Amino acid sequence: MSTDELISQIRKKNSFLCIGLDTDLSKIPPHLLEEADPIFSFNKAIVDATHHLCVAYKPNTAFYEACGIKGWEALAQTMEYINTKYPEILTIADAKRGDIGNTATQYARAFFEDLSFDAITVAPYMGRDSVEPFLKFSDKFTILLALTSNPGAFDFQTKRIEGKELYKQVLETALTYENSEQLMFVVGATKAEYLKQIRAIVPNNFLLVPGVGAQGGSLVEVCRYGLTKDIGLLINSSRGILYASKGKDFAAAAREQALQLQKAMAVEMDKI
Ligand SMILES: O=c1ccn([C@@H]2O[C@H](COP(=O)(O)O)[C@@H](O)[C@H]2O)c(=O)[nH]1
Repeated sequence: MSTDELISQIRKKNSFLCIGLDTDLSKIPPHLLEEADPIFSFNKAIVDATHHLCVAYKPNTAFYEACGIKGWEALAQTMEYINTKYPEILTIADAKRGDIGNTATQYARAFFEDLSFDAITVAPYMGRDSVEPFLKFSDKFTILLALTSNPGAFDFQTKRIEGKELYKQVLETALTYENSEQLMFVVGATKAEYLKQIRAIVPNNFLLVPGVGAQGGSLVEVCRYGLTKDIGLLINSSRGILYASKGKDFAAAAREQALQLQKAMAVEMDKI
């Protein structure tokens, strides 16, 4: 998917919502545990109930890896389902990979070729040669962690090195990588007060923003400096949508939560 296609989907749906498929067997409705593949059954119901309200799905691979081979199979089946039934929707592997170039190439093949994701999250810590193998896939997006939503973000990311915060150095240096137009950056919704400075460095790249809902970030605060004339934002919610109900009405409850976020996004888009 190209950036223009993503923007056109956002305008069509009046939504820049990304739904996180963090499917946790201990949180899904108990009746689904009787199904042959409870993870896929849950994901399919969520996707069918919400696809018209969002432009991206983001399975966090940890939830699938934790279930071993069955988890990987459910992830592959989920990807095939979304790509076949809703090919216009961006798929993001929240895998936070990063390794020497030779190994990064295999990660890129695993997620872009084998599982057919459109995008992957990558940790920038190992530098250029660990990121460029992902960027070689010029029709895919590489989403670098810049300023994350968790409290531990302050351990390193906001520390100054030679007078400049590490997250700013990540943004500036990443723009020098080959195919940097295929980069997006993760910025936590809980760090909305940093967005003005972040936008000064990366005025055009899309930002993937997790942390609204369960982590307490504010959609309106994120939009204040995060939204650009070409939108430039994907705001993620996972638990707040997936686990709105643990009953048989879970998909309808998820749709309602997604609808509330989509409506709030439409209001923000009207302000641009
Ligand atoms: O800085 C980051 C980077 C990634 N995440 C991931 O996003 C979702 C958020 O889930 P919620 O349930 O909406 O809190 C989850 O997969 C995280 O691992 C993040 O939260 N912050």
